[in-house]
Amino acid sequence: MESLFSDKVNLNLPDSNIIYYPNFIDQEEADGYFNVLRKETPWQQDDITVFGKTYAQPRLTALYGNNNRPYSYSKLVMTPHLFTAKLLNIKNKVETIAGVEFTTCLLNLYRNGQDSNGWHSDNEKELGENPIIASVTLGQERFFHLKHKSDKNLKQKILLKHGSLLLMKGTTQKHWLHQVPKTAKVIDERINLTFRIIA
Ligand SMILES: O=C(O)CCC(=O)C(=O)O
Ligand SMILES: [Fe+2]
Repeated sequence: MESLFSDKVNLNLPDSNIIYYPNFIDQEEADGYFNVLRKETPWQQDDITVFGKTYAQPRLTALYGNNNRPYSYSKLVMTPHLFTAKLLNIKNKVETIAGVEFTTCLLNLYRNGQDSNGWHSDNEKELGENPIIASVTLGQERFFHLKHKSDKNLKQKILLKHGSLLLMKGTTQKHWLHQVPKTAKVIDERINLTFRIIA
């Protein structure tokens, strides 16, 4: 049956393959996941070093995995916790759509509008060539910005809503940067889960 609302939006940006599923998890189920993950995750705040300067990361994070492979970025090495049953539920659901098996999930907690994630690509060596990244949003919706690395005219903003999934694959990380900017608005907490494959 045809749905009144679109369940799958291809961003159609050059040099990339990015698909947005606004209604990936229904509201009530997504509320449940948010509450459990907010409470039960061992959130940590790490320092990162960028261009020789050290900062406290402007968000809290936690790393989960089904192997012991550490994940490193910005000179920070994270060792994974073992997946919980709740995270495995979400992981299975994501894998049904993505068509791959993920090894690792990085959780981000944006506590308010001052928490953010600066311009970057998920292009660490351990993710391999053309990595697939599946990003789930729970809680407060936040803008996700994309900009092309060489063509300065190419940029896009997308509002990531509660219960949504954003899939980035193909050459997306090679050619595009993304960020979750700060906002001056008074807003609620957002949890983001990014599933990755670390070989
Ligand atoms: O919070 C988001 O939507 C993006 C997170 C992200 O880009 C990352 O963890 O690499
Ligand atoms: Fe990212």
